[in-house]
Amino acid sequence: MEAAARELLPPPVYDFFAGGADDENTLRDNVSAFDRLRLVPRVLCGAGRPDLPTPPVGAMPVVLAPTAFHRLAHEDGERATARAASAAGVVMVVSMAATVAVEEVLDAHRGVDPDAPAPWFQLYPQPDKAFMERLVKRVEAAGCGAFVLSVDSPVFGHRRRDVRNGFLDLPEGLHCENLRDPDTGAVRTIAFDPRSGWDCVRRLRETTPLPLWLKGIAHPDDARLAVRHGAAGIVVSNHGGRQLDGMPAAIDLLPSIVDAVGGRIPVLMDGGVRRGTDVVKALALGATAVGVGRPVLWGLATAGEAGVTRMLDLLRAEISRALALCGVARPSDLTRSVLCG
Ligand SMILES: Cc1cc2nc3c(=O)[nH]c(=O)nc-3n(C[C@H](O)[C@H](O)[C@H](O)COP(=O)(O)O)c2cc1C
Ligand SMILES: CC(C)CC(=O)C(=O)O
Repeated sequence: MEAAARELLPPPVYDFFAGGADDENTLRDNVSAFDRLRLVPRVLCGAGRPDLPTPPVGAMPVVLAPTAFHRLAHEDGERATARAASAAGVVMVVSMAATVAVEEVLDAHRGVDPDAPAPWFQLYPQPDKAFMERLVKRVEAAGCGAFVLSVDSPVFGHRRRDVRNGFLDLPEGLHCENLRDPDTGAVRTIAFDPRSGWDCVRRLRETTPLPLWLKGIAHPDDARLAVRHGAAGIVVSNHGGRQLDGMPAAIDLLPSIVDAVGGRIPVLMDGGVRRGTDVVKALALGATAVGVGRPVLWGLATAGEAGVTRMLDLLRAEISRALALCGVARPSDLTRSVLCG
């Protein structure tokens, strides 16, 4: 799907989606680290056909990671993604930098299956606390089910492809609709705030009763702090290799964080998940579910809603087959013993 999307997208847009920070070492490692892990199946387990539902996320152990600017990939943008997520019964995490307003994304989602798990909403900490509060209330009113605070972006990563391509702003007509002022119609820019600290988490927890996840946790000490600050869960992530180049692959960060959390809250991971066997490996290392970022964009670019649906169908079939081949009945039954060494 990536190859097909690359044919269709303007090269600077493809590069924005595909690229990572600096030398892209972490970007490449996210994928290759999965290939270094090997699975050792058990036989004659009599596990039957696997059952994929995965609380607290949805119909399978996969969520759509928040990614910016879906209308760069397809005219319908986040509406198309929401329809595919709704039909598949998986959680879509709507980016703060979505190019369709959260209300319209939720309408599209409800239009397919009103009983599907509600989308979650991703936030970057903003120095303007009054604006954050207004946005939180707006997102609650739209019907999102949780917030995901991305804590890995005190400043914006340095993406050399974008610099080379002069890809700095959204093209004419596309805007971050969740940052539009309802009174004036003006759209503000997303701030990356190096002064934000744990008080931001405290404040958000006081602002909303919805579950608050923290995304971009890499250090076990931060995972413990997240638990202490009442996070509903965490997402182990290096932001798809787009922030600090030189970080370990996301899958390699996972085990020590799972150990630090000790089962107190669910741990998701994202970065480099491309196959059902990658999902099985992450779950074996203790993740409750995984996020996929770029695969959603490749699906969108190739065929809009149908492309995202196709990507999710492929993943679902691969996860189901990999679980069956490992002799496991459900995602939560996976343990480290299925991994070699
Ligand atoms: C084009 C693009 C845009 C992204 N935008 C956001 C964003 O707006 N907010 C956020 O928290 N993460 C964002 N991410 C990071 C993803 O949520 C996720 O961590 C990453 O894509 C996972 O890696 P993968 O693409 O290898 O699956 C973005 C990633 C990409 C590739
Ligand atoms: C432009 C940003 C808001 C999104 C992005 O590229 C990222 O988070 O990696």
